[in-house]
Amino acid sequence: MTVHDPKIIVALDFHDAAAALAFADKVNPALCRLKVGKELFTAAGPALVEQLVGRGYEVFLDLKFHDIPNTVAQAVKVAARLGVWMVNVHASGGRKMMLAARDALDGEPNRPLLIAVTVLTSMDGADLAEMGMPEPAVQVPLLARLALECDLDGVVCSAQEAFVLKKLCGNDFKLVTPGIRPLGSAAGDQSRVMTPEAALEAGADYLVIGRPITQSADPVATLQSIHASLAAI
Ligand SMILES: O=C(O)c1cc(=O)[nH]c(=O)n1[C@@H]1O[C@H](COP(=O)(O)O)[C@@H](O)[C@H]1O
Repeated sequence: MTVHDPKIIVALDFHDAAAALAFADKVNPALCRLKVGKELFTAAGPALVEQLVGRGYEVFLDLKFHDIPNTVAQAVKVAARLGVWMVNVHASGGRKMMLAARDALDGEPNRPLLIAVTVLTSMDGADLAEMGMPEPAVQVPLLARLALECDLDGVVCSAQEAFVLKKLCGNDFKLVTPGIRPLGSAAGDQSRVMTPEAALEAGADYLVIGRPITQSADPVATLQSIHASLAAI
Protein backbone atom coordinates (compact mmCIF):
# COMPACT_ATOMS: atom_id res chain seq x y z
CA MET A 1 0.00 0.00 0.00
CA THR A 2 1.41 3.43 -0.95
CA VAL A 3 0.04 6.58 0.62
CA HIS A 4 0.79 10.06 -0.67
CA ASP A 5 1.85 12.43 2.12
CA PRO A 6 1.20 9.91 4.92
CA LYS A 7 -0.79 11.32 7.82
CA ILE A 8 0.38 8.70 10.29
CA ILE A 9 3.51 9.36 12.32
CA VAL A 10 4.55 6.18 14.10
CA ALA A 11 6.04 6.82 17.54
CA LEU A 12 9.16 4.65 17.70
CA ASP A 13 9.15 4.35 21.48
CA PHE A 14 11.71 1.54 21.63
CA HIS A 15 14.62 0.92 24.02
CA ASP A 16 17.27 0.60 21.35
CA ALA A 17 18.30 1.33 17.78
CA ALA A 18 17.94 -2.30 16.66
CA ALA A 19 14.22 -2.42 17.45
CA ALA A 20 13.63 0.95 15.78
CA LEU A 21 15.53 -0.01 12.63
CA ALA A 22 13.77 -3.38 12.47
CA PHE A 23 10.44 -1.52 12.41
CA ALA A 24 11.70 1.02 9.86
CA ASP A 25 12.81 -1.80 7.58
CA LYS A 26 9.35 -3.43 7.67
CA VAL A 27 7.49 -0.30 6.53
CA ASN A 28 8.45 2.45 4.09
CA PRO A 29 8.46 6.25 3.84
CA ALA A 30 5.37 6.26 1.61
CA LEU A 31 3.38 4.54 4.36
CA CYS A 32 4.31 6.56 7.45
CA ARG A 33 6.54 9.16 8.98
CA LEU A 34 8.53 8.23 12.08
CA LYS A 35 8.88 9.91 15.46
CA VAL A 36 11.97 9.65 17.63
CA GLY A 37 11.18 10.64 21.20
CA LYS A 38 12.95 10.81 24.54
CA GLU A 39 13.28 7.07 25.15
CA LEU A 40 14.81 6.15 21.80
CA PHE A 41 16.91 9.30 21.53
CA THR A 42 18.36 8.72 25.00
CA ALA A 43 19.26 5.18 23.99
CA ALA A 44 20.46 5.70 20.44
CA GLY A 45 21.12 9.42 19.92
CA PRO A 46 21.63 11.46 16.78
CA ALA A 47 23.25 8.60 14.85
CA LEU A 48 19.95 6.71 14.79
CA VAL A 49 18.08 9.82 13.64
CA GLU A 50 20.54 10.19 10.76
CA GLN A 51 20.12 6.51 9.85
CA LEU A 52 16.34 6.89 9.63
CA VAL A 53 16.70 10.07 7.55
CA GLY A 54 19.19 8.20 5.36
CA ARG A 55 16.56 5.50 4.72
CA GLY A 56 14.31 8.23 3.29
CA TYR A 57 12.01 8.76 6.27
CA GLU A 58 10.64 12.12 7.32
CA VAL A 59 11.53 12.16 11.01
CA PHE A 60 9.77 14.07 13.78
CA LEU A 61 12.34 14.67 16.53
CA ASP A 62 10.13 14.84 19.61
CA LEU A 63 12.35 16.12 22.41
CA LYS A 64 9.84 18.77 23.60
CA PHE A 65 12.48 21.38 24.33
CA HIS A 66 11.61 23.61 27.31
CA ASP A 67 14.42 25.80 28.62
CA ILE A 68 15.76 29.34 28.48
CA PRO A 69 15.49 30.92 25.01
CA ASN A 70 19.17 30.62 24.06
CA THR A 71 19.39 26.94 25.03
CA VAL A 72 16.28 26.02 23.07
CA ALA A 73 17.35 28.10 20.06
CA GLN A 74 20.69 26.31 19.87
CA ALA A 75 19.05 22.90 20.35
CA VAL A 76 16.57 23.34 17.47
CA LYS A 77 19.38 24.56 15.23
CA VAL A 78 21.37 21.37 15.92
CA ALA A 79 18.19 19.33 15.26
CA ALA A 80 17.79 21.04 11.88
CA ARG A 81 21.28 19.94 10.93
CA LEU A 82 20.34 16.30 11.59
CA GLY A 83 17.96 16.62 8.66
CA VAL A 84 14.74 16.12 10.62
CA TRP A 85 11.38 17.07 9.13
CA MET A 86 9.77 18.34 12.34
CA VAL A 87 10.97 19.38 15.80
CA ASN A 88 8.99 20.49 18.86
CA VAL A 89 9.21 22.72 21.91
CA HIS A 90 6.80 23.25 24.81
CA ALA A 91 4.53 26.26 24.23
CA SER A 92 4.58 26.81 28.01
CA GLY A 93 8.22 27.88 27.56
CA GLY A 94 6.60 31.14 26.50
CA ARG A 95 6.80 33.77 23.79
CA LYS A 96 10.49 34.66 24.18
CA MET A 97 11.54 31.02 23.99
CA MET A 98 9.39 30.27 20.94
CA LEU A 99 10.56 33.42 19.11
CA ALA A 100 14.20 32.52 19.79
CA ALA A 101 13.63 29.00 18.44
CA ARG A 102 11.89 30.38 15.36
CA ASP A 103 14.66 32.92 14.70
CA ALA A 104 17.36 30.27 15.14
CA LEU A 105 15.91 28.28 12.25
CA ASP A 106 15.89 31.22 9.83
CA GLY A 107 18.64 30.69 7.32
CA GLU A 108 18.94 26.95 7.99
CA PRO A 109 19.01 25.32 4.55
CA ASN A 110 16.84 22.42 5.73
CA ARG A 111 14.44 24.20 8.06
CA PRO A 112 12.27 21.64 9.88
CA LEU A 113 8.69 22.40 10.82
CA LEU A 114 8.72 23.94 14.29
CA ILE A 115 5.73 23.06 16.42
CA ALA A 116 4.75 23.61 20.04
CA VAL A 117 3.22 21.17 22.51
CA THR A 118 0.14 22.77 24.08
CA VAL A 119 -1.21 20.51 26.85
CA LEU A 120 0.03 16.91 26.94
CA THR A 121 -2.65 14.47 25.85
CA SER A 122 -2.09 12.49 29.05
CA MET A 123 -3.52 15.39 31.06
CA ASP A 124 -7.13 16.18 31.89
CA GLY A 125 -8.87 19.13 33.55
CA ALA A 126 -8.13 17.87 37.08
CA ASP A 127 -4.40 17.60 36.32
CA LEU A 128 -4.37 21.19 35.10
CA ALA A 129 -6.53 22.47 37.96
CA GLU A 130 -4.08 21.28 40.61
CA MET A 131 -1.39 23.28 38.83
CA GLY A 132 -3.60 26.38 38.85
CA MET A 133 -4.38 26.19 35.13
CA PRO A 134 -7.73 26.30 33.31
CA GLU A 135 -9.21 23.26 31.60
CA PRO A 136 -7.77 22.02 28.25
CA ALA A 137 -10.61 23.66 26.28
CA VAL A 138 -9.29 27.03 27.50
CA GLN A 139 -5.55 26.41 27.92
CA VAL A 140 -4.95 24.67 24.56
CA PRO A 141 -6.39 27.50 22.38
CA LEU A 142 -4.51 30.08 24.48
CA LEU A 143 -1.16 28.33 23.90
CA ALA A 144 -1.97 27.64 20.23
CA ARG A 145 -2.64 31.37 19.63
CA LEU A 146 0.67 32.19 21.30
CA ALA A 147 2.49 29.70 19.06
CA LEU A 148 0.77 31.20 16.01
CA GLU A 149 1.81 34.71 17.05
CA CYS A 150 5.41 33.45 17.32
CA ASP A 151 5.14 32.26 13.71
CA LEU A 152 5.47 28.57 14.56
CA ASP A 153 4.21 26.06 12.01
CA GLY A 154 1.68 24.38 14.27
CA VAL A 155 1.00 22.67 17.57
CA VAL A 156 0.73 19.29 19.21
CA CYS A 157 -2.73 18.96 20.72
CA SER A 158 -5.43 16.39 21.27
CA ALA A 159 -7.68 15.71 18.29
CA GLN A 160 -10.49 16.72 20.66
CA GLU A 161 -9.29 20.31 20.23
CA ALA A 162 -8.63 20.11 16.47
CA PHE A 163 -11.95 21.49 15.22
CA VAL A 164 -11.71 24.62 17.40
CA LEU A 165 -8.02 25.18 16.63
CA LYS A 166 -8.49 24.99 12.86
CA LYS A 167 -11.09 27.75 13.12
CA LEU A 168 -8.94 29.80 15.48
CA CYS A 169 -5.52 29.41 13.81
CA GLY A 170 -6.37 28.74 10.16
CA ASN A 171 -5.92 25.82 7.81
CA ASP A 172 -2.18 26.16 7.27
CA PHE A 173 -1.38 25.86 10.97
CA LYS A 174 -0.47 22.19 11.41
CA LEU A 175 -2.24 20.14 14.06
CA VAL A 176 -0.25 17.12 15.21
CA THR A 177 -2.38 14.86 17.37
CA PRO A 178 -1.19 12.06 19.66
CA GLY A 179 -3.62 10.23 21.93
CA ILE A 180 -4.96 8.34 18.92
CA ARG A 181 -6.71 5.11 19.82
CA PRO A 182 -8.39 2.84 17.27
CA LEU A 183 -11.64 1.37 18.65
CA GLY A 184 -10.89 -1.38 21.12
CA SER A 185 -7.30 -0.39 21.89
CA ALA A 186 -6.30 0.49 25.45
CA ALA A 187 -6.03 4.18 26.33
CA GLY A 188 -3.18 3.46 28.76
CA ASP A 189 -1.81 6.74 30.15
CA GLN A 190 -3.57 8.89 27.54
CA SER A 191 -6.54 11.01 28.70
CA ARG A 192 -7.73 13.07 25.74
CA VAL A 193 -8.11 10.38 23.08
CA MET A 194 -9.86 9.99 19.73
CA THR A 195 -10.08 7.34 17.02
CA PRO A 196 -7.99 7.87 13.86
CA GLU A 197 -11.11 8.45 11.73
CA ALA A 198 -12.64 10.99 14.14
CA ALA A 199 -9.29 12.80 14.47
CA LEU A 200 -8.98 13.24 10.72
CA GLU A 201 -12.59 14.39 10.44
CA ALA A 202 -11.99 16.92 13.24
CA GLY A 203 -9.16 18.52 11.25
CA ALA A 204 -5.96 16.85 12.50
CA ASP A 205 -3.14 17.08 9.94
CA TYR A 206 -1.00 14.30 11.40
CA LEU A 207 -1.86 11.42 13.72
CA VAL A 208 0.88 10.30 16.11
CA ILE A 209 0.34 6.63 16.93
CA GLY A 210 2.66 4.53 19.05
CA ARG A 211 1.65 1.49 21.09
CA PRO A 212 -1.53 0.59 19.16
CA ILE A 213 0.81 -0.09 16.21
CA THR A 214 4.20 -0.98 17.69
CA GLN A 215 2.82 -3.32 20.35
CA SER A 216 0.27 -5.04 18.13
CA ALA A 217 0.85 -8.64 17.08
CA ASP A 218 1.36 -7.54 13.47
CA PRO A 219 2.42 -3.87 13.41
CA VAL A 220 2.50 -3.57 9.61
CA ALA A 221 -0.99 -5.05 9.21
CA THR A 222 -2.29 -2.73 11.95
CA LEU A 223 -0.75 0.32 10.25
CA GLN A 224 -2.25 -0.73 6.91
CA SER A 225 -5.66 -1.30 8.39
CA ILE A 226 -5.64 2.18 9.98
CA HIS A 227 -4.69 3.63 6.59
CA ALA A 228 -7.56 1.74 4.98
CA SER A 229 -10.01 3.15 7.53
CA LEU A 230 -8.72 6.69 6.84
CA ALA A 231 -8.94 6.26 3.07
CA ALA A 232 -12.64 5.54 3.45
CA ILE A 233 -13.28 9.04 4.90
O1 LIG B 1 4.79 15.48 21.38
C1 LIG B 1 4.30 14.34 21.33
O2 LIG B 1 4.55 13.60 20.39
C2 LIG B 1 3.32 13.96 22.36
C3 LIG B 1 2.62 15.00 22.93
C4 LIG B 1 1.49 14.73 23.73
O3 LIG B 1 0.79 15.64 24.19
N1 LIG B 1 1.15 13.42 23.95
C5 LIG B 1 1.89 12.38 23.46
O4 LIG B 1 1.50 11.22 23.69
N2 LIG B 1 3.00 12.63 22.70
C6 LIG B 1 3.83 11.50 22.21
O5 LIG B 1 3.06 10.70 21.32
C7 LIG B 1 3.31 9.32 21.51
C8 LIG B 1 2.03 8.61 21.83
O6 LIG B 1 2.27 7.24 21.92
P1 LIG B 1 1.10 6.19 22.22
O7 LIG B 1 0.35 6.67 23.42
O8 LIG B 1 1.85 4.91 22.45
O9 LIG B 1 0.25 6.17 20.96
C9 LIG B 1 4.38 9.20 22.60
O10 LIG B 1 5.63 9.03 21.98
C10 LIG B 1 4.33 10.54 23.32
O11 LIG B 1 5.61 10.95 23.78
